[in-house]
Amino acid sequence: MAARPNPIDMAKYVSARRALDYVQDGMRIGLGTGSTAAWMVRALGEMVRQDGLKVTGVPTSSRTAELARQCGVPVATLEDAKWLDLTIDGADEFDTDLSLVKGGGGALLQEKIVATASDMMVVITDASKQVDHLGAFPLPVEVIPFGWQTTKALIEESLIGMDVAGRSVTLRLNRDAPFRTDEGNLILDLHLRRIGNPRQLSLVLNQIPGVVENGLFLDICDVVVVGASDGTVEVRDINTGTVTHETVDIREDDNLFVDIAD
Ligand SMILES: O=C(CO)[C@H](O)[C@H](O)COP(=O)(O)O
Repeated sequence: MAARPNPIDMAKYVSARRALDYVQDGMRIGLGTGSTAAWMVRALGEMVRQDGLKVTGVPTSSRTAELARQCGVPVATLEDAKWLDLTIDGADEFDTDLSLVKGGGGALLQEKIVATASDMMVVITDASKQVDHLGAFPLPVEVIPFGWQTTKALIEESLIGMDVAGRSVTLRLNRDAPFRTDEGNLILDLHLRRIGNPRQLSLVLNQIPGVVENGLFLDICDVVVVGASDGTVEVRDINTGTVTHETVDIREDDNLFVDIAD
């Protein structure tokens, strides 16, 4: 018997379902990472298994790759797929320009490579992630382990001249040990509170030796689907400049709420 999802999961689920309207047979699709993206992977798996949809998924993390396989979504590497039709992923923050902060789950590097290699990026989210200015969510920066304290000091120094409201930088931990990305790198979280000039910050950070990538996604996202717990979505399209409000048709045969394992 399908359990009724809690309101948070419902909002994630409807945004994921609506984003899958962009999927067509034969597409190569970037599969994002995180709890919202996981709903999308499960729903995509249903479309593959129940409707015979033929797609190839390119996962943005080992976690997503495992989930995709469990759900029956055929997976390939970006090396094999080369270029993608669409990427669907979550975000930690988005603003009115559809600029994003990502990397709360630590997968920002693969996420940015995959989204950039896609004709279209659709972000699935809920209204709690919407901000006037990016920066309330700590900005993740992936750095290589070699000399990371020096890299951290250089980042702190670079923040002195920046239009930001906070400047503390912390090493992300997984319990008591440093968090490791799929590439074996570390994450530094920048507690900036408000980022006045995201473009400048992104350029400055990526010039520091030891920095691999930062979590600012600028001019990458095309559409944000904002899900709500009442089953409605707001769809913002930066290319057409449109904002539409819709009710998502939840499938009668939807088994997604059975045995949810996040
Ligand atoms: O960037 C990410 C992972 O690196 C996620 O997309 C982001 O953290 C949002 O996750 P969730 O959907 O669980 O809130």
